[in-house]
Order: sequence, then C-alpha cells, then structure tokens
Amino acid sequence: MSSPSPDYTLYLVTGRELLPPGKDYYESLNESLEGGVTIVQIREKNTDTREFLEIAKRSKEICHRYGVPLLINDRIDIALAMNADGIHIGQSDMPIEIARKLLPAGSIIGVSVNTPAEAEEVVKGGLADYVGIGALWATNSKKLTSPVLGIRGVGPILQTLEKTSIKAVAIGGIKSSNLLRSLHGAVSPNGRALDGIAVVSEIVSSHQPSVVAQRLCQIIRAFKDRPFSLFSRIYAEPPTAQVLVDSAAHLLCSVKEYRPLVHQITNNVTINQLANATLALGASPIMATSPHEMEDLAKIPGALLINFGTISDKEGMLAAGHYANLERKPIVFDPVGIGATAYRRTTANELLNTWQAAVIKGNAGEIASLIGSNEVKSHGVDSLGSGFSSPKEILCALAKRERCIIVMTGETDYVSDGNLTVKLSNGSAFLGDITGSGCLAGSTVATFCGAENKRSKRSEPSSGEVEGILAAGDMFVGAIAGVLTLTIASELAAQRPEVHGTGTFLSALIDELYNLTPEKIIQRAKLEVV
Ligand SMILES: Nc1ncnc2c1ncn2[C@@H]1O[C@H](COP(=O)(O)OP(=O)(O)O)[C@@H](O)[C@H]1O
Ligand SMILES: Cc1ncsc1CCOP(=O)(O)O
Repeated sequence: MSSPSPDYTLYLVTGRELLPPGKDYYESLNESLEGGVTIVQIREKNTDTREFLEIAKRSKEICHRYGVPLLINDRIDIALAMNADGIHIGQSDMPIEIARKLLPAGSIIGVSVNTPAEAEEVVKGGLADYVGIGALWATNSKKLTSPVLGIRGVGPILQTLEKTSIKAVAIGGIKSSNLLRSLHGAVSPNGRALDGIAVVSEIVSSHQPSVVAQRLCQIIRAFKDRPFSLFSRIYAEPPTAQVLVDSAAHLLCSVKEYRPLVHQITNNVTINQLANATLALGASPIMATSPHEMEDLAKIPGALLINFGTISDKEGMLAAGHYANLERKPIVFDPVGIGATAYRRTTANELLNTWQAAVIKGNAGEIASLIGSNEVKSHGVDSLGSGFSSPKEILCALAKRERCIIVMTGETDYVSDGNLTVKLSNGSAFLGDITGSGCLAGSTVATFCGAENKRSKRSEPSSGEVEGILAAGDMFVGAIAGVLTLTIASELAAQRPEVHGTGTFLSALIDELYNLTPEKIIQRAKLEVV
C-alpha cells in the first residue's frame, strides 16, 4: 500500500527498549496510531533477524489498519521479506542507488542527514523521498555518530531542498515541550519548513501514547497553518508609516492598562536603570536570575529580556527562555558585546539554539557579529564607524535566518521583520554618552512586547494557544514602540532647562518616560518605511 507522497506530519520511530514497564509494544503502537501518528519506522538495532521479521510483519498489519505506511530502518532484507512500504537508511548503511534498485517501484526511501553537504548529495542523487534531519537536540535514544545539529543548523539543510520535492522531517530529542520552538526555528531563510517531526521516546516511553501523539499532532498542524510568521501581524497591504506610528503610540496605553511583568535578566551595570525605566512606563519589572524560579516566572504574562552583558547567569538564561517559549511569552535578546569574545559567541549560539527569541536587538557591531560580516567593527560593547551601507538587506537577512524581529540601534535605528523594514530617526546624542542606553532600548522593547502579548491574548483569548505561534501579538510594532519611546523621551529630556550633562540627562530621561503620552509619540515620531 505504499503511497508516493505519505503524510510525514508525525513520524514514529519505534524503540521497544524505551517502553514503560508492563507496556506491550503492539498495544503502544496501536495507541500511537490512534493518537494520530502518520508514518512509522521500525527500528531494531539488537534484534535477531527472525524476531525482527515477526515484529515488522505484525507492525505492518497494525499500521495498515490505520492506513499508515510502515518503513524499516536500515535492513533492506527485512523490508523485502515482509513487503514494507519503504526503508530508512543512514549515511553508513546500504547506498541508496542499490536500495532503490532492490526495492519494488514506489517504495518510500528516506536518508539521514546531518549537514547541508549530505543533503546536497541526496538532492543530487535524486532517489530519496525524504530526509531525516538530526539530531536536533541531545537524545538518549541513539548513540549519535554525528554532532547534535541544533535548531539553527536545520535552516541551511532545508535550503538545499528548496527547489526539490524531497520532504523533510527532523529528529532527536523532540518533545511536546520543545516542539513549537523546534518547528518555528527549523525553517530555511526562504521559508522552506519541515514536513513533519520524528520521535521515539516522547511517544514510546509514555503510558498514554495516544494522548502524547494527539498533542504533538495538534501542535504540528497548528504550526503548519502559519509556518512563516515572524512574530508580526500579517498585513493584507503593507502598512504606512502613519499606521505603524499610531499602533506603536497606542501601545503605551496597553502598557499602563495591562502592566505586564517584564522579567529582565541583565547585567549588573544597568540593572537599576532598567528597572526604573520599566516602572516609569507603567509596567512591572522583576530582575530574577536563578534557574530555579524560571518555570514559575514564565507563567506570569508579560515578556522576558535576556541581556548577556555580564553573562554570569547562563543557566538562568537557558531555563528562562525555555519556559518563556513554553508559555508563549515573547523573548527579547540583547547580545551585548557579542563580538568581543569567543565565549560570548558560543554562548549566544547555545542560547539561540535553546530558545526562540521574538526580537533580537543590537548595535551595528553586534548585528555584524551575529550575521558574520566584517563591515562594522566593535570595540568591547561599542560599535565603531558609521554602520552598514545597506542596513535593510542585512537586517532582512538576519530576521529571516533567526526567524524573528531584528532591531539595530545607533544614531538611526532600524527595525525589520524580514519583509518590512523601518528607519527611526529620533534620539538625543546624550544617549550615546551614557552607559546602558542600548540596554535601555532592549528593556523598553521588552516592555512593549509584553504589553502587546497581553493585549493580544485578552482581545483574542484563543490566539497564541491554538495558532501554532510562539508569542501572540505584533512584536514588530512592540519593537518599534520600544525604540520610539526611549528616543522620543531622550529628545524631551535633552531639551529640559535643568539638563546640563549626562547625569542630569539620565534622571530627566526617567521623568520623560514617566510623563510620555501617545500624543507626544505621534507628534515627534520620525519613522520611514524603507
Ligand atoms: N547619537 C545619537 N543620536 C540619537 N540617538 C542615539 C544616539 N546614540 C544612541 N542613540 C539611541 O540610543 C539607543 C541605544 O543605542 P546604541 O547607543 O546604539 O546602543 P549600545 O549602547 O548598545 O551601543 C537607541 O535607541 C539609539 O537610537
Ligand atoms: C533515531 C534517531 N536518529 C537521530 S536521533 C534519533 C533518536 C531520536 O529519539 P528521541 O525522539 O527519543 O530523542
């Protein structure tokens, strides 16, 4: 019953050794199929041929009752002997050319890949139906022979499949708790997403595999409905500058109305400044760093800022982001001074492979380091020179690669969602002369993203829960509002008669944030769609 294009949505790879005590393998398989598994691979690494064959035959009967194809891992002899629907082969198994010749026409063949080069080989060969990309996360279900790929490793592999009909599933450590994050992050820059997810332990080790499978399917299908969302509203027509300014300005009312909790893990240079700015805007700051409290904090609606200016709380940052994704709270990431040390670059990679940011904010030097460009240099945490010659292209590329909104600060600020980029020209030169103005921008952006998330959940209670997105609301507008707020308040502060230098400026800035209104924002905003 092999089908030329099976449904890869939820791909179960069996692992009998992982069954819970007392759970029968066939009962578990049946329940998994009842829960919605769409394709099954029998994987038996240490079983005698005779027993493997029996298991494969009986499994096929069960799968076919549900109209689900059954593949055999590696063992082409078993597949041939019991007329499987296809096989899955690894990089060191039977070459695909031979497998294709041996198997009946129409058989499904999948190949494991860990690098873009391996995927390119598969594309060149033109013989595979799908690739299994992994391992996405660390796993105990297989002794890995290739490095853990990490979510950010999937996009370049999917890119190689862009103009082909080869399907793709990801595998390795995928669970309900990281599934949406995995799906969101595993998309190529041009929007090629995964066709499905393969799991072993999450389903097999459960006492209730049908419940688990159902939950996984629900998340995957919800994501498939809108896989390209980069945390911004999908506009029927591109919004005008005025529409964006009005939406951003009115979000200030939501900050005051919803008073989002803005959880900020930041550096010890700016912590007090950030907490005061959050309060001045009308939101509620909490500056907690211990990994032990992150699960509880994530449950309180709002936003999370992760600023790694003094990276002393890496475990807290990893845990906070993980739980924030789980609760669909927006994360604003500020990779302060990322170009300064190898440790910062490795840490940023680890953090971004663990959780999905809704917004990444940096100065030009930090953005250059993230995208891997030499055009703008940094000195410690400061950006040098006059910035990029084509900021729009850089920001769009980074937004598409990181699958989030990008904010680049400087004398002129830019915000991009990968499709739409705006240039913001407000601000006072004093901001360049105080410490932590970039950190403040991250904090105000997080405040507005938190308000937008809460506003959106209140006005459309079902959104965020069912839509397959990691943070409800328009984070593009949230980011614009955060930047406009800080820069407009800085202009108003600089004009005050009592401001004589950076010390008086700083306290005037907090006052102006406190006294800011949507009208002042609308009046002063200098926003251009570029
Ligand atoms: N010379 C300037 N004129 C106007 N605004 C500025 C100037 N320098 C910085 N800003 C503003 O200060 C905020 C922080 O930006 P930046 O100084 O680039 O951050 P960082 O401290 O990370 O280098 C941004 O909102 C930016 O618009
Ligand atoms: C078979 C396989 N191939 C790469 S990782 C893996 C095991 C995945 O198992 P789990 O879903 O339990 O992490």
